[in-house]
Formats: sequence, C-alpha cells, structure tokens
Amino acid sequence: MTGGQQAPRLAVTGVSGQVGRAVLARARAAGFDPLGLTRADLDLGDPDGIAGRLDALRPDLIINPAAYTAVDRAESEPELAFRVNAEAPGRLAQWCARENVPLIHLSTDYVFSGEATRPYREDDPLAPVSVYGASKAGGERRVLASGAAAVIVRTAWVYDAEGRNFVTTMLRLGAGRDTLGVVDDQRGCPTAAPSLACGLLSIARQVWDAREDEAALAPLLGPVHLTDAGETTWYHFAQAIFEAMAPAWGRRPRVSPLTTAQYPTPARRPAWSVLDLERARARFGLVPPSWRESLGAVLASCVHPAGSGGGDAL
Ligand SMILES: NC(=O)C1=CN([C@@H]2O[C@H](COP(=O)(O)OP(=O)(O)OC[C@H]3O[C@@H](n4cnc5c(N)ncnc54)[C@H](OP(=O)(O)O)[C@@H]3O)[C@@H](O)[C@H]2O)C=CC1
Ligand SMILES: Cc1cn([C@H]2C[C@H](O)[C@@H](COP(=O)(O)OP(=O)(O)O[C@H]3O[C@@H](C)C(=O)[C@@H](O)[C@H]3O)O2)c(=O)[nH]c1=O
Ligand SMILES: [Mg+2]
Repeated sequence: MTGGQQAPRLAVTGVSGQVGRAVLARARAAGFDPLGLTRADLDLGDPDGIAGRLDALRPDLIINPAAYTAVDRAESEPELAFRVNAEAPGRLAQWCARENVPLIHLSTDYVFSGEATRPYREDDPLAPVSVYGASKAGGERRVLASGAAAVIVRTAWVYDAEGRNFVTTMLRLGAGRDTLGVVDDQRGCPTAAPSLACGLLSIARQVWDAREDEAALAPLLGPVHLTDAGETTWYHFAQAIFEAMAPAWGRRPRVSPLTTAQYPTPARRPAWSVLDLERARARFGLVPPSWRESLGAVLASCVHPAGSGGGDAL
C-alpha cells in the first residue's frame, strides 16, 4: 500500500453464494484486504458461536450476504430461516457494535407486502407476506437495534451467470423446452450480482472512510435500496433472457404470460417490489446500470466465458 496505510480487513460472508462471491472477487481492487467466509468459517445456523468466531477472525468491517434464501422451502422450515436470517445477523451486529466494526447487511424487496403503487422507499412499513420475507425483516430490526454502525442494503431479484437464480433456471429450462409459462403479474427489478457488488464495495469504502467522524458517518447509516435500474415482470425478464440467447442457441423458446394463480408456489411473493433508488444516489452517489444492460453483460459471459477465446461455449 502507498502512504503506509494498511488496507482494512474486510470479512465477506456467504462467499459460496452469488453476492458474496461477486463481492469477494472485487474486494482487493476496491482497496480492501479480503477475508472470504464460508459456512465452515462462520455458521449462521449457530448464533451462539458467532461472537467467538469473530473474536478469532478480527475483521475491520463486514459485508454480510450470507442468508437462508430458499423462498419456498422457508415456508416449511421457518425456525431455521429465522435463526439464519434474523437471530444470527442480530448477534453479528451486536459483536460489531461492541467492537466498533462497521457492518453492511443485505436484505430484500420481499420485506414489503407488494401492495404499493409507486417504488418502495426505505422508510415504508415492512409487511412481509412470506416466511423468508418475515425472517429478513426480523434481521433488519435486530441489526438496527444493535447500535452497530450498519447499512442495510435492500436489493432484489439477484442473478449471475452461475448459482441458483432465475436466469440460470431459465437457461436450464429453455435449453430443454420449446415453451414455458412465466408469471407476468409480479413487478420488480432484476439485479446482476456484479453491479450490486460494485455498489456494496463503494458503500463499504464510504462508511470506512467516515468511521471516525460521527457527523459524516451517521447520515450514511440505516436502510438503503440498491438494485439495477428500471422495472419489469418475471415474464418479460424471461423473454429478454431468451432474446439475448437466441443467436448462440439458434432457437428461441416461446414464453407465455401467466398469472400468479396459474403458477402456484408454497410462498407468496409481492406483486410489486420495485425499489426507489434515490437514497442510494443522494447518499452514496450510486447510479446503477439498467437491468437490460447488466443482463447483456452477464449473458455475454455465459456465451463467451473468460478464457474460452470467445468460442461458442454454449
Ligand atoms: N438471491 C436474490 O434474489 C436476493 C437476495 N437477497 C439477499 O442478498 C443476500 C445474498 O443473496 P445471494 O448471494 O443471492 O444468496 P445465495 O443463496 O446465492 O447464497 C447464500 C449464501 O449464504 C450462505 N449460507 C446459507 N446458510 C448459511 C449458514 N447457516 N451459515 C453460513 N452461511 C450460510 C450460503 O452458503 P452454503 O453454500 O454453504 O449454503 C451461501 O454462501 C442474502 O442476504 C439475500 O437475502 C436480496 C434480494 C434478492
Ligand atoms: C421457474 C419458474 C418460476 N416462475 C415464477 C415463480 C416466481 O413467482 C418467479 C420467480 O421465481 P424464483 O423462484 O426464481 O424467484 P424467488 O426465489 O422468488 O426470487 C427471490 O429470491 C429471494 C432470495 C429474494 O430476496 C427476492 O428478491 C427474489 O429474487 O417466477 C414461473 O412463473 N415460471 C417458471 O418456470
Ligand atoms: Mg428461488
């Protein structure tokens, strides 16, 4: 490092997941000394063990994307979902408060009911309609109550070229079928893990730089919404995925629009979960790319993976 400054030691949880992996991959370039944590390093299923693990790991700041994210399965495993998504972040945040370690915690559009008719703002009331959403709302409340210097970043509809997400699901289903039905009455904003990761690291840097100046730090803390820009439905998102893949595939699966009632799932999902991005711009100077631009970049990396020499990988 120049100027004798040590890079701050940034712990990133959930690095086998899409957001944790994307953050870890960019952390060094963002000026941090990254410490990627898996479940084996820090098990959120064991809240009592968290403080002891963190005492040993001694991070300077933490980004916490690790979570129980199986929305439908959570309906039948509420206890585990609440332990991982509510109780564990609470303990993590209490440790951060005690040690004066800044925390960037991830949350979701699913904390809202979906009954709004304009983009959700950070201070709108939480009214989750699923166990997953309720468990994440519980995590938010505990993080806020801990007194830690915490930013709660609510994002939505996250995907990447790998991992378990709507895009990889569509690529798998679309490769084997000529038609599929996708819901057209849930509106939100798809968010690529790489663009989200850049935003998270920028937030982490700004919080770190302000850490010793209460007047600069306080206005940065609390909830902030960060997705890619624009809005769509799952149906139109699926259409965009297949449109982008058509040249490589030489075919395009047909997508039919469904109502939520025609595609029953164990968990209810918000009908509207577009998030207002004004606070992210005003507080952190973040101006996310449009979801279509991000989707193009992610799908290009599927067709031409790094190191493939640009050949026809699919
Ligand atoms: N995916 C999405 O669409 C959205 C996600 N979010 C939020 O963003 C964050 C990141 O999500 P994303 O990266 O997509 O999620 P993934 O499902 O891709 O990854 C979840 C990560 O959490 C880890 N994890 C799960 N249970 C535990 C546990 N008991 N102890 C330690 N680690 C655990 C997983 O590890 P392992 O591999 O061992 O299971 C994995 O690394 C989450 O907080 C999520 O709630 C918000 C909005 C949308
Ligand atoms: C696979 C499939 C899904 N669907 C519907 C079901 C659902 O309403 C919608 C999206 O399905 P998924 O299961 O991929 O998405 P889901 O798991 O609900 O995604 C959510 O994950 C959590 C972690 C979040 O925090 C949210 O922001 C959101 O991204 O698409 C179809 O209509 N047809 C299909 O063939
Ligand atoms: Mg899912």
